[in-house]
Amino acid sequence: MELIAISHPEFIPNEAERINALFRDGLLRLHIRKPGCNVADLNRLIGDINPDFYSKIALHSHHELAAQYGITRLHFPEKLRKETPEFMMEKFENAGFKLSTSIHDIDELDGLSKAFDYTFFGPVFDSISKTGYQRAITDDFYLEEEKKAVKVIAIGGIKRSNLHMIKTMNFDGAAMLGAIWYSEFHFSISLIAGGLSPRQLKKLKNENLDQDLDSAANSNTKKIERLHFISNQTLEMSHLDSIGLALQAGCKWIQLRVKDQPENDVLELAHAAKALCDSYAAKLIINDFPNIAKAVDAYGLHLGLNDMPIPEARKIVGKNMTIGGTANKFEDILLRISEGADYIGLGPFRFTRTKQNLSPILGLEGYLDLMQKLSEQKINIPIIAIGGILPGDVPTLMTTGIHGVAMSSALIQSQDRKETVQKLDKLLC
Ligand SMILES: Cc1ncc(COP(=O)(O)OP(=O)(O)O)c(N)n1
Ligand SMILES: Cc1nc(C(=O)O)sc1CCOP(=O)(O)O
Ligand SMILES: [Mg+2]
Repeated sequence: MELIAISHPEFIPNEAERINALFRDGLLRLHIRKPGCNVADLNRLIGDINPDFYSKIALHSHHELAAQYGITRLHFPEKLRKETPEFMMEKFENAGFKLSTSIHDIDELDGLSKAFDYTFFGPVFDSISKTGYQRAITDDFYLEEEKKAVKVIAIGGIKRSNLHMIKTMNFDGAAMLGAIWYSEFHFSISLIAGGLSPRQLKKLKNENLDQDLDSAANSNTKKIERLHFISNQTLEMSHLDSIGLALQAGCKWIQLRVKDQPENDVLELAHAAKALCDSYAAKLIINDFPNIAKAVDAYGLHLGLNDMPIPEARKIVGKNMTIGGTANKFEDILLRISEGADYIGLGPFRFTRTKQNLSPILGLEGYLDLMQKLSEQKINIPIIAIGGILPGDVPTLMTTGIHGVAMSSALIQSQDRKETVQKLDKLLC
């Protein structure tokens, strides 16, 4: 049975990297469908996709871009098909293009041009991505072989748990959108990108999709502390001073976060911070700089959404280093998992002067909502809340299911840092 992915309908962050990851994980076909998109944006996206995968891409619009990239698959959405004369389809076919289309009424199979390699038909289940878009068939639907003028690919609401029904209904394949970009199946693919074992990967490619893939996410053996200190400098205090104070207070997880300084200076600071952390048996995490994390043999590396993508950094720092990724939205969390992050820094909780260009503030409501979504989808990855967090926020924040908190200013400004860290350690266990 053919499994086809449909792109997210909008342009989304790091999209080309996410698409490359899907292909690397064994995806055989991607339809790029961006209704109403502008040609320059589409051109940019395709240009960022690894050319090795162009032969696996089908374009839903702006077919004029195909030749430029050597893309040989063109999709004709229903409206475009109806506007395109049959002889044009044959011309495309004769020129070596593989064509596909979409129908929404199964009887339309009858009049369909033989120039098409396959057609999508749906929605076969209630759509995941389009709320209220209800299924066109019932569970007892069966597609007779003789009705199939061309191969028929089921679309709409398809996810891991109903894939077996697609086979029973005698479809030739399934196309997925919502399940990849909005929920469950995406997470399965994420797990592949995040390092499924060859056995699990083989099973998945054999379409035996009902195994409990979520357990693979929980096999994370890298220990993530619950209290993270983020270094800072003020007129009175250097980064190393702030780290020294946090270590004396009992923090065991220190992130060196240096902004606006040349990389060589950060490297020097990182060497000193590593020696300091070692002397307290604390773990050092380097923010933003994979090469520095590697050079000083740090325990970990933290990367934001605008930093180097985690898979690229992983090639630099190796598989054993802990890598954290920042997230602000549910999609970011899924992206971070798909990139193989070991933990997620989720924020900001509230406004803070420690970081500039903050993402939208989440507040308690935001954490409740995101943690609820993760729990519903049985996604289990350590979540570290960050941004303006005060010790008094911790009891309530912990009720949302987060793993721990990251703090900078509140710890430094605390009257009795040691007592604060002791209290936090109790609240966080
Ligand atoms: C634990 C933790 N979470 C989030 C961040 C923020 O990282 P990023 O988005 O890259 O922003 P900068 O810290 O680099 O300004 C973090 N550092 N740590
Ligand atoms: C480094 C950082 N990242 C954030 C994010 O929201 O991604 S907030 C933040 C600052 C954390 O320091 P403080 O505890 O002083 O607010
Ligand atoms: Mg960063």
